[in-house]
Amino acid sequence: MASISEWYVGKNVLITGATGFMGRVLVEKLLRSCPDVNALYILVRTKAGQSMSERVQDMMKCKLFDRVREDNPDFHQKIIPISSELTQPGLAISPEDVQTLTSCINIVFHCAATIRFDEPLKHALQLNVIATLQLLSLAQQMQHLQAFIHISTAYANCNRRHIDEVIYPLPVEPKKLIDSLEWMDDSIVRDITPRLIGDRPNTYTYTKALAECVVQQESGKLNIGIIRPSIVGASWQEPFPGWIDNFNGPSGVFIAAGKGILRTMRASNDAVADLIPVDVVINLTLAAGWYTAVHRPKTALVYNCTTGGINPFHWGEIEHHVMSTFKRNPLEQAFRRPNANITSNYLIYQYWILVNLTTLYLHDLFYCFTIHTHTHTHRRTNHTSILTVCGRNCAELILVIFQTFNFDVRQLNWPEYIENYCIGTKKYVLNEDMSDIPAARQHLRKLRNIRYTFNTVLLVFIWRVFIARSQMARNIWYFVVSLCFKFLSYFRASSTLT
Ligand SMILES: CCCCCCCCCCCCCCCCCCCC(=O)SCCNC(=O)CCNC(=O)[C@H](O)C(C)(C)COP(=O)(O)OP(=O)(O)OC[C@H]1O[C@@H](n2cnc3c(N)ncnc32)[C@H](O)[C@@H]1OP(=O)(O)O
Ligand SMILES: NC(=O)C1=CN([C@@H]2O[C@H](COP(=O)(O)OP(=O)(O)OC[C@H]3O[C@@H](n4cnc5c(N)ncnc54)[C@H](OP(=O)(O)O)[C@@H]3O)[C@@H](O)[C@H]2O)C=CC1
Repeated sequence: MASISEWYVGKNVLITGATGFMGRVLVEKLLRSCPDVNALYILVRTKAGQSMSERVQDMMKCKLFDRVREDNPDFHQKIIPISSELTQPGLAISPEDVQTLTSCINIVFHCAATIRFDEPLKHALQLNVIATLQLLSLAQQMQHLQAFIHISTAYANCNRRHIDEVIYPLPVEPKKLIDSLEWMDDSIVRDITPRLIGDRPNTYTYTKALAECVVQQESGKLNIGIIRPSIVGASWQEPFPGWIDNFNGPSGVFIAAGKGILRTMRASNDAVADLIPVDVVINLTLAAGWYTAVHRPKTALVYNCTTGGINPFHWGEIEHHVMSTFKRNPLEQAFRRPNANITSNYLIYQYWILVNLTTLYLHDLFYCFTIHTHTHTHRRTNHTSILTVCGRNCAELILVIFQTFNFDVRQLNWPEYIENYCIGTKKYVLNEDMSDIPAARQHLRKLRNIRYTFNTVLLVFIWRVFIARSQMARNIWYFVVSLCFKFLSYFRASSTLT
């Protein structure tokens, strides 16, 4: 049997969502570990005033591609951008491009999605479900297609306590839902959204579950694999440790805590965090693509790609390592010293919110409203991983995989991973230089001195107010002061004697 890299030799790969976090890592890994892949066709839209080619050029300049660039400076020749807006009919792909794709593509990786939790249902449905349907329809026309890999999420079924590697049916027929929502006014859709999503927390998880169902229903003769990653974090090993380029999921939380803006979160310290490094997800995705193409399973194979079941790590432990890393490697211009904590106690949480909001307002007052960074940080995040996600297919695949596509998370050393993750947010998300760390440490010392001074002034102020009103407090105050004087004179006397 051919190895994974060998299988990709000469293959034409179609990728949606290639400009996103996971898509970029997928493109990089394919180019680096499967250098003889024929071409990567990537569906890209114009965005924020940038044309498709400008976006792709920018993407290839990214530091993520440094290793590939070193190995093959002409790697860009393998990337073929195809103009596409996934929310449009026919994915807005030109007839010529459809012709090209249907005649040459061997494997499809469908990564594109809206991952916003608060997306209006109609839009989430359009992108996460209808676009998936359209892509499947295009895939059905592909003459040489050997595998279709759909990226889902482990939280598509987060309303269940135990999640197996199967596609769970939904109470609603996805196509009927699409037809009904099409004619409905946005305000009506907004009103019925809570009823539709039921016990799922948001439109994201709901539409990802619908997408799984349509992938199953519309698979026809396609060989399908579904990857369900949990919370995707920075890279563990590849192309280098700590690669991260966005504020999604925990990354924004780490940064807010490192900057000293986020001081408390309501969550359970003992809940399993279920982070999964992005390179692990991508290695599994590529391995699943190869396995699906070679073994042609009769029904879609689902891979739960998580760490909680085999190498669990808890939010409390993450808090400890995040704080410790940012104290040793501070972020530049921190607002306060990093000192965040997770609590499940409502009253303690509310107390810290009050204290921290007061500090924020004082700070804003002090800087005359020049700092605008601390919205969103006290959103209640009661994310507790209470799911059991079963990953047998993943474990079986590990047995047949080689070092180049490592996704065996049993070897993951969490403290080291979290340290690299935090440093990754500093270097690649915030673009901060590691050589500035001494200055950042100096800044933290300054903040600590400000805090000590502020606390002392506050204490003295409170005492003064108190003393002015109570005889007993005055007596205590004089007693403490005279005790201090006695100690001082004792030490002075003993030092003159020796
Ligand atoms: C206490 C010490 C630390 C201890 C560690 C504890 C860590 C706990 C971490 C818990 C994290 C739990 C994460 C759970 C994840 C569940 C798993 C699901 C995984 C997946 O399958 S999908 C990936 C996850 N998806 C996301 O993370 C997307 C989340 N984002 C959103 O849903 C919305 O953007 C959000 C946050 C609701 C904000 O919406 P809104 O208020 O409407 O604001 P805007 O979107 O308009 O944005 C305003 C402004 O901010 C910028 N912004 C917003 N989000 C991002 C982002 N992710 N990255 C960068 N910038 C962002 C946006 O561009 C706007 O800027 P402008 O300049 O344009 O105004
Ligand atoms: N990140 C995570 O923690 C997890 C992610 N997942 C899944 O992994 C996949 C990738 O997620 P991730 O990389 O983090 O997400 P990103 O938001 O980083 O990337 C999303 C991609 O989808 C593309 N896209 C969005 N809307 C459109 C559109 N209308 N037309 C064309 N392309 C579009 C984006 O293109 P553009 O650059 O033009 O916006 C981008 O390339 C998703 O399916 C997600 O559900 C699953 C579990 C966890």
